[in-house]
Amino acid sequence: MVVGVAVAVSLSLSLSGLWICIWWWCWRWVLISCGDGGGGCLWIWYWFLLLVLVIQKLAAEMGLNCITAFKLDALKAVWQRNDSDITTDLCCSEEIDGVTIQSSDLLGSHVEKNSSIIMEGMSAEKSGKESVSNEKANERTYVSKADIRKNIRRIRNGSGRNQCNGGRVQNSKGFSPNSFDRVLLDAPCSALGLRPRLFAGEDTIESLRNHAKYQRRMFDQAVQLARPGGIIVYSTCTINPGENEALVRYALDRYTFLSLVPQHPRIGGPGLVGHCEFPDGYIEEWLRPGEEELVQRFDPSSPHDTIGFFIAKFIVGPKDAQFGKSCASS
Ligand SMILES: C[S@@+](CC[C@H](N)C(=O)[O-])C[C@H]1O[C@@H](n2cnc3c(N)ncnc32)[C@H](O)[C@@H]1O
Repeated sequence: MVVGVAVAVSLSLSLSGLWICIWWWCWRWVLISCGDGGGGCLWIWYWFLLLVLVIQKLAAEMGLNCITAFKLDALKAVWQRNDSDITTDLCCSEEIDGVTIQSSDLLGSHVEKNSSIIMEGMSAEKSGKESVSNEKANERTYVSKADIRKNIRRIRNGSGRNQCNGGRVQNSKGFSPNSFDRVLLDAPCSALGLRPRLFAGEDTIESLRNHAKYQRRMFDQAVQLARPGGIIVYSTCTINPGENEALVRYALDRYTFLSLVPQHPRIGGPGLVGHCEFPDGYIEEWLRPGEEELVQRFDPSSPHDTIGFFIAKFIVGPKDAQFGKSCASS
């Protein structure tokens, strides 16, 4: 009886060749491990299958059968509402809970509009400046190797895929302030933690500082998108404190309603406390004592054998009236 039910369930799941293969090997293992008196094992398999079905049903009920991806510039992720926008782009005006915005691939929409893939590779570093127009794009004569690599990748991979829209990713004008419970800003960065470093030696102090500039602007957007009580996770794959600890300092000093919260699991080391004074007099402030254990810094030379990266997790407290004003003016 039990075997009959389990086989029926497994057959209903065997919709593709892959499933058939997996189930064949599972059943083979069950038969081998149970021998002839292995009723207990079959019960375990039966409950396991039931659990899978229950989880699938729950996920379907909650609409969690896929992740919805949107393409947008992370520097303009907050929808600036004006009257003409009210009837357009419903996805912007909806409250969207539990969705993660990743900064990756968000540039795609601009790529298509400007029909200039190469220009987009520059946009992050050109933070603060408007997107370059078609005319300016045509005037550009110098094309860097990084631009060419990016162009080839985009041609090869297409503009982005996801499961629910038949391979298409929706464009978005941005999202209303306070519309997310959680925001992950896995920011573009100098990537100094990556190894092997195939394109090493191209960074200067100035270029490192430029990374920090657009990261702060992206973080400003993340703060606006996260609702009070929500969570913002900021991460990079660089060991440059200017893009890590200094970003945390900026965040905590500028947005007094943000606090660092402990992370689980905790594998990385503590963050850097103090500051760094550069030869040109610029002072970069890092963490204050007590904050270092609340972030995770992964050192590529540590025994954990990881790349270098950094994670900070913030909880968003009640946003004060002052924040609303500064958002409107920025
Ligand atoms: C650290 S990677 C994110 C990796 C991604 N989380 C993943 O796991 O695949 C940063 C990404 O941000 C993208 N990016 C750079 N500038 C951006 C911008 N202004 N808006 C949106 N995405 C941007 C880069 O193309 C890059 O793919």
